[in-house]
Amino acid sequence: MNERQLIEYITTLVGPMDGRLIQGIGDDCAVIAKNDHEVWLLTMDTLIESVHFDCAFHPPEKLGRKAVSVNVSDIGAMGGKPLFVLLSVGMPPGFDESWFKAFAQGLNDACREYGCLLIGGDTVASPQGLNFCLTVIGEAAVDQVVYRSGARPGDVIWVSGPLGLAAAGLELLHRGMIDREDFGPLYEKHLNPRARVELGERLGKTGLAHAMMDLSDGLATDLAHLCKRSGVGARLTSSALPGIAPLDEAARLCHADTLQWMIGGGEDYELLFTAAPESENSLRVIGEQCGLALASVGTIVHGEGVLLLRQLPDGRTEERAVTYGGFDHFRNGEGRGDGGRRAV
Ligand SMILES: Nc1ncnc2c1ncn2[C@@H]1O[C@H](COP(=O)(O)OP(=O)(O)O)[C@@H](O)[C@H]1O
Ligand SMILES: Cc1ncc(C[n+]2csc(CCOP(=O)(O)OP(=O)(O)O)c2C)c(N)n1
Ligand SMILES: [Mg+2]
Repeated sequence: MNERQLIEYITTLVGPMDGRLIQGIGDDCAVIAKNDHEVWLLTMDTLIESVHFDCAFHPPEKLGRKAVSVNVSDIGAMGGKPLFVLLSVGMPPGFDESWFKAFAQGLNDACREYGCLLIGGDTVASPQGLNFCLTVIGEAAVDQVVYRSGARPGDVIWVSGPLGLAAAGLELLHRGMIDREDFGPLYEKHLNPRARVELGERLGKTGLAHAMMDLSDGLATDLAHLCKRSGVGARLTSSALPGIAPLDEAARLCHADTLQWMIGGGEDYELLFTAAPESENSLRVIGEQCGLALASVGTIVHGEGVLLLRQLPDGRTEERAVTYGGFDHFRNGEGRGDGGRRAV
């Protein structure tokens, strides 16, 4: 079973819906009615040593921040506002106290910056490495919530920022290429990504986004999820995918492929959303107000699956299916985190 099949299996066991549950398994957050006009948003994500982080190059303060960012990102992806955090900590016996204090400081600082509060958790020994699991509770007006299921044929596909940086940063750090100033944004995207919560909330409030999710497993996989839930297909234009200049140089040094990092690397934590073509100008203004350069990367079409269109040097257009070509914890039964190093 791969990650998706495992989640699909567990979904088949779930009993009849509770009347208050608006959205269960299958979106970035569960959505529960709070009252007639507001909802609670609930999400959980885990960081496991050697799968999600490597202590050899991950400073604890940045890891604490990342633990919060990857979680509040899912609240932003529903158009909501994060409020409360629960934290489970698993530490090996004899752990380094100063490491833990720095981690906790980073975590708490990030909570404050995103406007949320640590309200509880659990603390246990872990014989094999560190692990951290957060639950975040957020809120939204009921009509502000943006689901993965709202994409319509003709919609433009948008991303909130450059792609592939985290995968590049991770590869460079793994290879010990750690001291190039121009690669700073790449290292930082892996070590300390920033969640686009403000943008998500604005998109929810304005109603401009028809469907939305965050990019954790790479565009090829996450767009496939969004398409499946919306009953549509997608066409991506390779040349429209936003990057930054140092990516190509990093790819050359790592013998990697920039395009592969962009669509399959994962952990970008940018927002992926779809909107009507007429919304372009309003979206660009909102992006600027949030300090983000939004990029339109393709269109939603009738059908299913994700196609990547690439202009070849001889002028022909290559069409490649990239559906679910991103990160999967259990692809081929591997059960290990090797995202970004696999050909789609
Ligand atoms: N072990 C599990 N039990 C129940 N639901 C799960 C489990 N793992 C994941 N899910 C649900 O499946 C959906 C997809 O999960 P995931 O791919 O981790 O989403 P995300 O990228 O937003 O974190 C989410 O709705 C999540 O809550
Ligand atoms: C040491 C290390 N190896 C590999 C990776 C790459 N990696 C690990 S998990 C992941 C995908 C995102 O994590 P996941 O737990 O699937 O988040 P979710 O989709 O549930 O939000 C990636 C790209 C990493 N971050 N650190
Ligand atoms: Mg998850």
